[in-house]
Formats: sequence, C-alpha cells, structure tokens
Amino acid sequence: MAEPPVLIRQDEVEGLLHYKDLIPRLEVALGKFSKLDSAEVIQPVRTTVPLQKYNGFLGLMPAYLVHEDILCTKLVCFYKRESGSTLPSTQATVLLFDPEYGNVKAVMDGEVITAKRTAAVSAISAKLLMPAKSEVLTILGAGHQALSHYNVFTETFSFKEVRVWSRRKETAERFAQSTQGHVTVWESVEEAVNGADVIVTVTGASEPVLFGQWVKPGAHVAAVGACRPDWRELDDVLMRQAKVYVDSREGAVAESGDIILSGAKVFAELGEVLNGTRPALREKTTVFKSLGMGIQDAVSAKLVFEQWKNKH
Ligand SMILES: NC(=O)C1=CN([C@@H]2O[C@H](COP(=O)(O)OP(=O)(O)OC[C@H]3O[C@@H](n4cnc5c(N)ncnc54)[C@H](O)[C@@H]3O)[C@@H](O)[C@H]2O)C=CC1
Ligand SMILES: O=C(O)C1=NCCCC1
Repeated sequence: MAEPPVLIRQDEVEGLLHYKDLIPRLEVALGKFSKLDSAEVIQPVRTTVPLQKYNGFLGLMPAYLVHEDILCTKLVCFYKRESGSTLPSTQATVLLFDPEYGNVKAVMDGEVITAKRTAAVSAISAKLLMPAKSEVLTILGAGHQALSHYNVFTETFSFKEVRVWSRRKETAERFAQSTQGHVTVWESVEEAVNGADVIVTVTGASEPVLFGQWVKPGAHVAAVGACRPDWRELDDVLMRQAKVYVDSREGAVAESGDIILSGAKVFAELGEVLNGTRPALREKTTVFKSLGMGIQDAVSAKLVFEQWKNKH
C-alpha cells in the first residue's frame, strides 16, 4: 500500500523554494512545452469553474512532464476583490503524484509556489526581452505578486530605481516599507511608468490600467493580472504596438482579455525564444502576457519535494 501523502506547509515551501534553483528548471520546462511534443509535456488549458456568487473561479491546472516523470495538479481559487477587501485574491493547493501508482505523494501550499513561479517566469521574460540598459522598474499593484516580482527582479537585475503604484496610496506605501531596498511611491500610473524600462502589472484590474501612450518605446511589460477573457490590464494601443510574447499560445487565446479583446497577434511563446526558434526583439516595445501554467507549478512542486526529502 502507498504511503500517505506528506503535508508541506506554506512556511516550509517558502524556505525550500529558491529562485536560483527554480529559474533554470522553469526555462527547461518552458522550452520543452513549446516543442509541442506530447511525448514530452502534457498540459491541458486550465479548466475553470465560475464561483459567480463570490466573484471568483476555481482553476484546475494539471500537468505531466514525461521524462522527468512529474505528475502534478494545482487547485487554485482566484477572485476579483473590491477595493478595501481583506479577503485573499488567490488561494492554492498543489498535489504531487506518483505517476506509476497514482497516489498523491505530497500535498503542499500553492500560494508561495504561485507567487514565486509566476515572478520567476516574468524575470525570464525580462532577461530575454528588456532593453539592454534597463535602469527603471515600475510595479503596478502592491499585493503578493508585487512582492515576489520585486524580490526576484531585484535579486536578478540591477535597477537604479524601483517605483510602485497601487490604486490605494496607503497600500503602495505599506509595500514600499516592506521591501529590502528603496522603492518610490507614485500617485498616478502615468507618472509611475514615465521613462520606465520595465513595467510589471500585477493588479486585480478588469479594465485597462496601463495605456500605450505612457509607455516608453522599447520598454518591456510583464503583464501578470487580467487572467479572464473579459478582463484587461493593458489598452488596445499598447497591445497592438507591442510585440506580444506569451507563456502558452493556447492558454493566451483562450483566457487573455488583453489579447482576445484587442485583437493583438501573439508573436512567440517564451519557450520558443528559449529554444531559439523565435527571436527576442529586445529593441522593440514588448509585452509578456503571463497566464500561468501547470508545468510551472509541477517543476516547482518537484523542487520543493526534493528539498523537503533532503531535510527529512
Ligand atoms: N499570470 C499568473 O500566472 C498569475 C496571475 N495572477 C494574477 O495577478 C494579479 C495579482 O495577484 P496577487 O498579487 O496575488 O493579488 P493581491 O490581491 O495580493 O494584489 C492585487 C493588487 O491589485 C490591486 N487591484 C485590485 N483591483 C484593482 C483594480 N481594479 N485596479 C487597479 N488595481 C487593483 C490591489 O489593490 C493590489 O495592490 C491578479 O490579477 C491575479 O489573478 C495571480 C497568480 C498567477
Ligand atoms: O496560474 C495561476 O496559478 C493563476 N493564474 C491566473 C489567476 C490566478 C492563478
């Protein structure tokens, strides 16, 4: 009989999952995914169950990486919260299976995994697509993803200035007080992104907050929020003037309001750039539209489980 699953709590996942280990594994997984070979990677588009009563969704995100033998699924609830709400906007649990027996080996917190793997993938997009001499980083939004993005972007790159904007100034100020390095708080998006080389959008918005006319030509935007077909963070001008990169084409055309409603064309998947089959157009204005993928959770969960086993 199979052993019962181990339970790995949020604080343990936090201590076990490090960007330096995670980023290379995510790069390999994204590259494999973009080869479109089902003998390598199986990842259906996320299934969503609407929770209309609560303005949210339950997302089911299974993935199987065949050669690494990683079978995993994340169960994630995400919500559109009113300003001032104290309820969480994302709650997630990750199940790691033994693919041969079919039993669950580990049940682990999915919030840290979601925060870190999403930020790590945005950092990969920036590494490939941001202007060669990037000095100013602007973060729009001041929640969980804002913090994980701040952490990995400042750990990986050397920006001279980091700015934050949030729809409530107090939240942006609290964010700036919580970071290790200096962050300046801005009251308007237009001012916050003026001259920025890299812009990260991590808001719960369902209408555009970032407009193309404010974005410096050649800047890189990592657009992380707006994960439903009728939600937006970016306007049509930006979507149409930029070269648009995605994590998964299939996911993007099914789930991204910024892509579907603007009619923007997807130029490439990050994995195609990593594989060298599509170019990284660093000199152009670029948008990386992130939606999140089961394979990202799967490689993260495997890493957490490996580290956990080393300690037990
Ligand atoms: N692409 C991906 O893989 C993932 C995307 N997400 C998305 O990233 C976004 C941020 O997630 P978290 O940081 O966990 O949420 P959070 O609730 O911790 O922070 C959200 C931030 O957005 C702001 N915000 C909310 N509604 C807004 C509006 N209408 N206009 C402007 N700002 C608004 C809030 O004030 C807060 O600063 C969400 O849209 C979430 O669904 C989350 C996980 C993974
Ligand atoms: O990939 C994920 O995990 C999520 N993506 C979009 C919404 C929240 C969770």
